[in-house]
Amino acid sequence: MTLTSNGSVSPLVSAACALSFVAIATSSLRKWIKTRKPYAFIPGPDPSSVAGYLLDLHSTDALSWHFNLPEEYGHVARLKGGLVGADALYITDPAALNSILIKQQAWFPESTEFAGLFGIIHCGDGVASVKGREHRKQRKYMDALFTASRVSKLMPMFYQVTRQLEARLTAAVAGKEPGQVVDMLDYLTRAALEIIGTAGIGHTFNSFDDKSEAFDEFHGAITSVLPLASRLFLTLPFLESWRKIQPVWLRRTLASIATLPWPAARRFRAAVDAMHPVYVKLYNTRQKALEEGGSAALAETAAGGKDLITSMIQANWDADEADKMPDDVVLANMSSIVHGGQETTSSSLARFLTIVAEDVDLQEKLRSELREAKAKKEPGEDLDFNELEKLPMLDAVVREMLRMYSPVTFVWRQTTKDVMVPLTYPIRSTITGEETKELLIEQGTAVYLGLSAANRSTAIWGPDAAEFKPERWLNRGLSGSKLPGAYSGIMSFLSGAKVCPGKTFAILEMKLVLSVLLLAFSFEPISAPIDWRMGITLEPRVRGREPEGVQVPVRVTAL
Ligand code: HEM
Repeated sequence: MTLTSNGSVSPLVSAACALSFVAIATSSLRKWIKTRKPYAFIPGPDPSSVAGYLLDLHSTDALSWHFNLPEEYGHVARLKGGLVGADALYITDPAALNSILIKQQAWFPESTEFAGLFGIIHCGDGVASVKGREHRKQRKYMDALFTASRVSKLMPMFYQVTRQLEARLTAAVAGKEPGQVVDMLDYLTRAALEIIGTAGIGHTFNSFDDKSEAFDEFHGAITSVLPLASRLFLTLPFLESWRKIQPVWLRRTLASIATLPWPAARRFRAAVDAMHPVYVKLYNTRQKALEEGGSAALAETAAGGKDLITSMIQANWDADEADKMPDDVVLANMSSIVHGGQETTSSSLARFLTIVAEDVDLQEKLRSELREAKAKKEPGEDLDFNELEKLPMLDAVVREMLRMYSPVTFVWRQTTKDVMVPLTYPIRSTITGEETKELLIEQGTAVYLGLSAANRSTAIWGPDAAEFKPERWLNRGLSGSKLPGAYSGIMSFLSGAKVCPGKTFAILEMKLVLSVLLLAFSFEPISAPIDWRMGITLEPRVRGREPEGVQVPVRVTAL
């Protein structure tokens, strides 16, 4: 180094050093930005805050933000991480979805965030929280429960509960003016819980008994747990590590301290604690029956042992030692089934009633179709599985409703290695203007798959994609879209390894409940609009009456 006579560094050298430092720092910063922002060339919305896209993605008002992404930015959009976060991708491109969910699904597991959340809600490692080989093993048990032939055998239980619903609703409107306002979400939540209770886990929650404390407690817990979880989304990154803390007493003590100042977190814990003992009690009854009387003894349990979870417990009991699921895994899967089968279906049914309430012609068309089908049966005889399946108008309306109003807005995946995915719609680089037909998704990228947004993409479904038009299914047939969704290309049930196992159950349940309600009642809308806001699933509230909580009031008249 050149020193001046008094021993200090020459100004020339100082300037050169400073320049080199700036050059190195700039080049490192560029490199850092490039590695942290590998998707800078992809169009995407500017986040509403320096915290990046997370608040926009999860906001309760975010539905239109989601629908707008493919329309404005394309079928792969860059979600900017803000000052400190990494960028993520929002994907609605058919070829990319096919690759992520099916062809290369091994590299796109469920996000650790959601795996952790569902692990906590279900108190263990059920299908919603495990990956890879363990997931495949558990899905083998679960998929065997939900075949069309097995689900069709549950119909008598579905009808029994639906008749209870009809009787309760009749009592609520009997002797009163036509067009009584009834919160249909409450009735349908009770019905969905009772259906999944009896047919799913062989248990009645006494859902139509106003005085049942057991129902109140369980119903309160299951309907509040996801809305509460939505409010805790900032804790999501820590939940997977949190739930693995051992011993359990330490975790529980830490949880009581950590949630003390936070009412939403305390209520979330209380909801989980209220549901778990119900599953444990049911599981123990089945295990005891098996230990004392073998498989035959299960027929003596509630629902004659025909419910889904009793079949799962029996299959697990009969399985080879290496294939058996531990008790806590079966328990977590009991919870997954009840959870999966409850809110999604009841809110879809409530949404359906608001649609037919707004459209008298559609309501009449559906009713005539049902009357015609019933006229071919003996008096008092119910429509069977195939007859319900084959009603074209009812089928078209259910499909269109699930396309337009997916209860699950998006799912969240994380790449475990660098993966190249093909694209149906090329990305035009915001930097060079060039088009690219494939995309390298880097290891560790958060990838959001926009189910609702893909279902409404005008490029995929046509210019009328955002309109509710059941006729599109009558005209086009059931061949579906370019999308890989498991229900005629509709993404609402997802597809691939994590496809909703309850799809056939849900569709049958919806068609059956609607067929009974439409023949017994007519529906009209209330005057105020109902807003469906984002949570982990959707939350309906009457505009201007938001503090009253979630509800779907509809005017009901007995026919
Ligand atoms: C309209 C009704 C329904 C819709 C739209 C729906 C949608 C979905 C979606 C999108 C997933 C994937 C979630 C993810 O990967 O993060 C899923 C998973 C699941 N659903 Fe459904 N679902 C419905 C009804 C049901 C019913 C009735 C049941 C059970 C009886 C059920 C049980 C499950 C279970 C257990 C999973 C977890 C599967 C796994 O992680 O491998 N769902 N559902």
